[in-house]
Parts: sequence; C-alpha cells; structure tokens
Amino acid sequence: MIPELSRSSVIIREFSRVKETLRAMQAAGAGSLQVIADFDSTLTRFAHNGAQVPNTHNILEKKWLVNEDCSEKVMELSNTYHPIEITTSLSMEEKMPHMVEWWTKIHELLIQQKVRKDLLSHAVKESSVILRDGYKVFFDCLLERQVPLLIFSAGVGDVLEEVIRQNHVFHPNIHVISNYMDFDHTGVLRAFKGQLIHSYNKHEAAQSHAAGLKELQGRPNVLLLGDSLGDLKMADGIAEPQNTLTIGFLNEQVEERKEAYVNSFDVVLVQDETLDVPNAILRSLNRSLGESLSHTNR
Ligand SMILES: Nc1ccn([C@@H]2O[C@H](COP(=O)(O)O)[C@@H](O)[C@H]2O)c(=O)n1
Repeated sequence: MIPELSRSSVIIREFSRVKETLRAMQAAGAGSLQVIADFDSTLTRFAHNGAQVPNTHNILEKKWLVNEDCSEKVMELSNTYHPIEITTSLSMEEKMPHMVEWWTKIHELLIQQKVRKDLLSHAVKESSVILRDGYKVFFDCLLERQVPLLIFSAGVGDVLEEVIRQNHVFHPNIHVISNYMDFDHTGVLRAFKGQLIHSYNKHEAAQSHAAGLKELQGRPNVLLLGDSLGDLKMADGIAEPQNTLTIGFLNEQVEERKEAYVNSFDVVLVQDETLDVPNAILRSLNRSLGESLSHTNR
C-alpha cells in the first residue's frame, strides 16, 4: 500500500494502470529506472505562505539585475503569454508560436540588460525560491540508488543549477537540459546557447539531447514529473520505453484544468507543495510488491 496515494489531493484516473506500472517497475529494479522532471513549479514549490514562488526567469527579472523599464516589459509579456501557456482552449500546436515569441522576447530583453554572471548566485540567494518539501529525500534517494535524474527545464539553466547547488543537492546523477546563458569574456550575457526550449517543444530537445545521454541508456522505465501538459513530452527521447508513470502537479486554475490533467497524467497532485507522493513511489519501488501494493483495493 502506498498511503500517500489515498490523500485527498491525489487524483488517479486508472488505478489499475498505476498499480500495474509500479509492479513492472518494481520487478525491473532501480537499474532500469530513470527519473525525468521539469523544474519550475515541479521540483520547486508553486506557492509558499500565500505568495507565488519565483521561477528561474523571475529570479533574473529582479529590479537590481534589470532596470525598471525591463521589469515592466517582463510583467506585460507575462500577462499576455502566461494565460496562453496554461489555457486548455488552445492545442499545444496552437500555443507553440506564442511560446516562441514569449521566450524570444524575454531572452532579447535579458541580453539588452547585460545580465552579469557574477550576480547570479546572489540573485538566487536573495530570492524566495524554494524546492518542494521533501526535496532532500528525493534527490538523495536517487543518488543513493544511482538512478539518473534528468531535469528538463524551459527556464534558465544557469539559475536552475545555482538553486540546486545552494540547496546542496546538485548530485553527480543529475543531468540538466535547459536554456543556458552565453557570457562574454567579461561575464556579461551576450546570447542564449543552442536551441530554445519552451514549455511545448520539450519533445524536440528530448530527441536531440536526452536521446544521446549514455547514462540514460538501458533504463526503459521512467518516472516523469511535470506541471504542464507539455512536460508529458519529456520522455520522447527514450528509444524503447517500457513502463512510464507520469505525475502531474496541478498548481493553478485547478477547476478549469483538472479534467485535462486527469486525462493526461497517471497521477495528478492538486495544489500539493510536497514531493511526498514521488518519494513514496520511489520507496515502494524498493520494497517487495506484496508490501507496497497488497492493501491497495482501489
Ligand atoms: N519569460 C518567461 C518565460 C517562462 N516563464 C515560466 O517559466 C516556466 C519555465 O519552465 P519549466 O519548464 O521549468 O516549467 C514556464 O512554465 C513559464 O511559465 C516565465 O515565468 N517567464
């Protein structure tokens, strides 16, 4: 039994599928598993003490890193594009060009602002970014069992790395695929490296980057964590996936989006700011089938 799956914040469309997938993953063992997780609002909290937790973009957009005019433009862009990002009335394909526009405009603004590399660490320290409760167990458990953790983020990779470094969980089993900044020799931002990653093109990055990571090869079982429907595509780089269990954090616009999430993710966590459920699932993968699932009768 995984008691955490009975919490009122957990919605499971097809419990038998979850049970069967866990059974197969347990049988295959930790050596066949990889974990793929989105970062912002998935590994980090969405809200804390009634306030929204900043994501990796928000950390960079602080007034002491960029000027007033830039802050206002960032806010305007967010007000225009974030509703498009999360609406269920447009398909992913319809959202894509808007996301490219949003990310491109933001990257251009940040480049114009000449963001300095040496200020990033301070920006993270001063921010109120916070990883989800239970993060230490999550990161340490994966390290201990030598399970690779692929963090797949449409945020800013340099900031993401700094967040996990400052929380002392940037372990060697972690691989990050994200938008990385390109600094000139004086440490001033001059471009973003490589292909742009936004919320809805993670499948392209998965196929071009993740597919080539040798640490992930021979691990056909996937525990996937995300907070956006686009995150479901993060496992697209796996050549021959066998068992995939997807967990979706439904953080905002709950009523409007619940149906779409329940129809898309295996397990939906509604406004749950913890990693308790993924941690319980990881624990269960280590225990015998009888112990972990026998009391489950849903
Ligand atoms: N200018 C922007 C662009 C994106 N965001 C948000 O960041 C999130 C980053 O993506 P993850 O893959 O790590 O979830 C994304 O969900 C956007 O809402 C932003 O705040 N500002």
